[in-house]
Amino acid sequence: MRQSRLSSPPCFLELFDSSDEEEQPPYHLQRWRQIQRHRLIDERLSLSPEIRGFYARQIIEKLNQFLPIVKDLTVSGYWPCKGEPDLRPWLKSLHRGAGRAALPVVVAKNKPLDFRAWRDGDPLERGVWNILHPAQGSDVLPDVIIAPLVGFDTSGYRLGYGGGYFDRTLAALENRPVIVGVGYGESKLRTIHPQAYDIPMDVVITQTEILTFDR
Ligand SMILES: Nc1nc2c(c(=O)[nH]1)N(C=O)[C@@H](CNc1ccc(C(=O)N[C@@H](CCC(=O)O)C(=O)O)cc1)CN2
Ligand SMILES: Nc1ncnc2c1ncn2[C@@H]1O[C@H](COP(=O)(O)OP(=O)(O)OP(=O)(O)O)[C@@H](O)[C@H]1O
Repeated sequence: MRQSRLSSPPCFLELFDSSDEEEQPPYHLQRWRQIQRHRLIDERLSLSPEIRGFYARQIIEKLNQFLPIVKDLTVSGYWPCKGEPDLRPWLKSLHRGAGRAALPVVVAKNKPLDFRAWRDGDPLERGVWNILHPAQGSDVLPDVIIAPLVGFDTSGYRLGYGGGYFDRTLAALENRPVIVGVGYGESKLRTIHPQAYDIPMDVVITQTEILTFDR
């Protein structure tokens, strides 16, 4: 009998980069998350700009309620894209309470984010997906990270744009900042089927509710 009939079929797995093999969720879950992302982004983009603006103002009211700005508090926000609630008016107001605003910067694909101090009027440049971030300025370590949500679940897990940037960033930080997820109530899911690398949030704020999760 020829050897080839007894041996296992060839396995080419070693040809793939397995450096973060453990971090990869099963393929069907990746597909499910992508379908949810597309659905949730399409849904929020179908809301009129007026409704989104109204929701953003309600979210800002809740942020002020939950997070009174104390002196020297550094808060990372985001430059809105794809229909995310626009919290820039709130971010701009932080320094009035002697707080500081920062914005996330994708420095390299699949690497943790940097956070750069930002004040209204600072020069900006375009990064990944043309999202604006401060062109220069010092890197800071936020006390609070406002994480924009594509989706969230009832245990406080976040669905973002699929780059894994926030999870990588939090995994690399020694002192964990407070994570406040922000999005529309319509993006609530029963579960995002969290994986070992998904880091849950402390709070989720939508136009209708403030959900806190005890860790
Ligand atoms: N306004 C805003 N700024 C932000 C974020 C955010 O969520 N919102 N981020 C929060 O993290 C970072 C950018 N996040 C990104 C996440 C994924 C991809 C991306 O290229 N996604 C791939 C799909 C990946 C996959 O499914 O495998 C793509 O669309 O092709 C780009 C940026 C930093 N800045
Ligand atoms: N700590 C980590 N180390 C290495 N890879 C990670 C880590 N966290 C997440 N990833 C990888 O990132 C990929 C995308 O993760 P996930 O689907 O949770 O993205 P997301 O939270 O929606 O994206 P984002 O934070 O960029 O908005 C995962 O398939 C996983 O392989």
